[in-house]
Amino acid sequence: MLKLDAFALTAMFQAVSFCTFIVVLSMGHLFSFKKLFRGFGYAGNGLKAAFRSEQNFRLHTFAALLTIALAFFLRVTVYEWLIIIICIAGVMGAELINTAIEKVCDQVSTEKHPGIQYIKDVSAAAVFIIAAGAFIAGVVIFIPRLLKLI
Ligand SMILES: Nc1ncnc2c1ncn2[C@@H]1O[C@H](COP(=O)(O)OP(=O)(O)OP(=O)(O)O)[C@@H](O)[C@H]1O
Repeated sequence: MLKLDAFALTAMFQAVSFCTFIVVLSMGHLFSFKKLFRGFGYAGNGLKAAFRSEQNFRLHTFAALLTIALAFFLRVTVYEWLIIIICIAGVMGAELINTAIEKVCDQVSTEKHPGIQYIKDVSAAAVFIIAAGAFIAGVVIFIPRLLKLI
């Protein structure tokens, strides 16, 4: 109980310090909430555009929703939730970066080029590695629980 109170106090102190820091920065015109929220808007536009145009991103979104539903159903622990969230964010973030790299390549040249092929293949490989790691984490977390249900 005492430990939790100390934790709560530390968290509150950090939150107040952070808010004070932001207020001081914004007073000195070094931080703008308008800019921050505009940035959220741009990110939202990017998400919508990727969802509309990228099949792989739609697939990852569907897999993420399925994983979250399964995690609720199987009542995973807090630490398992953390791993699941990091995996989902990692895979979807990597997919978006891969898409952005592909678009930059296509802007540079639409013609076949070994350099572009290398960049696109390495970028795709990065997504594959992160997705494979997430898949293995999912197997380790979910399979024992699913086996118990049988
Ligand atoms: N300009 C190019 N020059 C050489 N190879 C290319 C070029 N464009 C694509 N490739 C090859 O084709 C593969 C697929 O590229 P592409 O841009 O179609 O990616 P994708 O994953 O199919 O993405 P999307 O379907 O979202 O456009 C690349 O990994 C690369 O090997």
